[in-house]
Amino acid sequence: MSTPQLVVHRDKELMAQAAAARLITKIVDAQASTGSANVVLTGGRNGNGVLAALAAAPARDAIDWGRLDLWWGDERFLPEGDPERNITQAEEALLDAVPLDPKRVHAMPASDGPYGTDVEAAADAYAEELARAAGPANHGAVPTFDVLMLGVGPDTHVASLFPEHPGVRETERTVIGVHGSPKPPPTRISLTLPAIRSAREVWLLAAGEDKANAVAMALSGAGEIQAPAAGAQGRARTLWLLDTAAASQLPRSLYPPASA
Ligand SMILES: O=C(O)[C@H](O)[C@@H](O)[C@H](O)[C@H](O)COP(=O)(O)O
Repeated sequence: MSTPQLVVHRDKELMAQAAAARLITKIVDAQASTGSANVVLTGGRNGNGVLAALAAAPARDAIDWGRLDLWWGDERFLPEGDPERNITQAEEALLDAVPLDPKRVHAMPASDGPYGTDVEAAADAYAEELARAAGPANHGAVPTFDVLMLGVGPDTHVASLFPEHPGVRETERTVIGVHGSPKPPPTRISLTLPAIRSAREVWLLAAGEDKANAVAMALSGAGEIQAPAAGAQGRARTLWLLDTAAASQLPRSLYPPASA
């Protein structure tokens, strides 16, 4: 696992724009070297902010959108098209504006889809889709994610893995159903920490004063059960993309020089 690297930006808008620029370069480089790219999206305001910034980025179409596979770190288990679904918000922020290959947009099942309201069956189906996409060179039962993005909750949750909840303790499965989520809606589908940790790079997004305590806790030695964000590490890189407000409670020793 990789030691967390921190980059602190002036405010959440600049963090989103800088993260979007970073994502363009990462995808373009992956496509240049392997012919495609696998990226895992996250829900929430910071995650959608990065997608909206990417949609507006001048270099946006350096990405070969037809050779990009998109996955989700978690999804709210609601009917297709529900405005609260992460994919619905991602479509509004970016996906509807770019020429993706629909076969390479891997939505997590909706609650009115082929598995009905059986969230465990829906989670198992997504795990099977990931396993089918995993080649022999991949680590475990998921494809090599070039970048896996995660918003960080004020309680240090990432994806739909919440402190002290069963999901954060899962060590075998790659995808689980989540019940009783403290963040509404209560029923969700989520990647697990083993799936998250198979990514080449994990980028954690946190902006705003309401994240300062969670950022400080996750980076100051808390365990992953108490602070799931602490367990979200990439094989080659773990990058915390922050704004100054979210970094404001970090010990000075962890605080990098603020970037522009
Ligand atoms: O489905 C979700 O709600 C997200 O995937 C969740 O993990 C989110 O990323 C964090 O709660 C941060 O959300 P904000 O960026 O809105 O604070």
